[in-house]
Amino acid sequence: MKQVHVAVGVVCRNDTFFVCKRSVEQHQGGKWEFPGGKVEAHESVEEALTRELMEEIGIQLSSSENLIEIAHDYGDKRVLLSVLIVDAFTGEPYGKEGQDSQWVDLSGLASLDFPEANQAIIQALVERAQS
Ligand SMILES: Nc1nc2c([nH]c(=O)n2[C@@H]2O[C@H](COP(=O)(O)OP(=O)(O)OP(=O)(O)O)[C@@H](O)[C@H]2O)c(=O)[nH]1
Ligand SMILES: [Mg+2]
Repeated sequence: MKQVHVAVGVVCRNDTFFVCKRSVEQHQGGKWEFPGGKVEAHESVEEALTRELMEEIGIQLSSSENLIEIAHDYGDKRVLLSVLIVDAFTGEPYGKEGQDSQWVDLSGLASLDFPEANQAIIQALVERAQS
């Protein structure tokens, strides 16, 4: 099975994180996610994320840093998540595609239903907060 490369953005402000709900028709539908999407052939990860953040939540990325890369096999799909922290952006994020969204702190993140691969993202955020 081919691996899908995905750019994922952890948009943060004042120790809170912007998350969206995946629509029920999507892979891992109904779960929460960090906004993002597939990296197209001609794109870098940051270019893909810049495009996806504008499409999905209406913000312009100003700067990002790498957090973690996670390879995960869902059985029906294999993904490589390149996860970037986005701590500078312009505009106010909202669910531009009509999706539910919210700002949550780290303890709030831990109580939301995310796709399995996201456990490693939350773990990385916990470690980052402790360092
Ligand atoms: N955006 C996003 N995708 C995630 C996360 N965690 C995770 O396992 N994925 C998986 O990454 C894959 C690709 O993401 P996506 O569905 O957002 O891709 P996309 O925006 O290009 O949209 P599309 O599915 O409409 O083509 C999905 O299989 C999804 O289940 C996450 O936190 N955010
Ligand atoms: Mg997406």
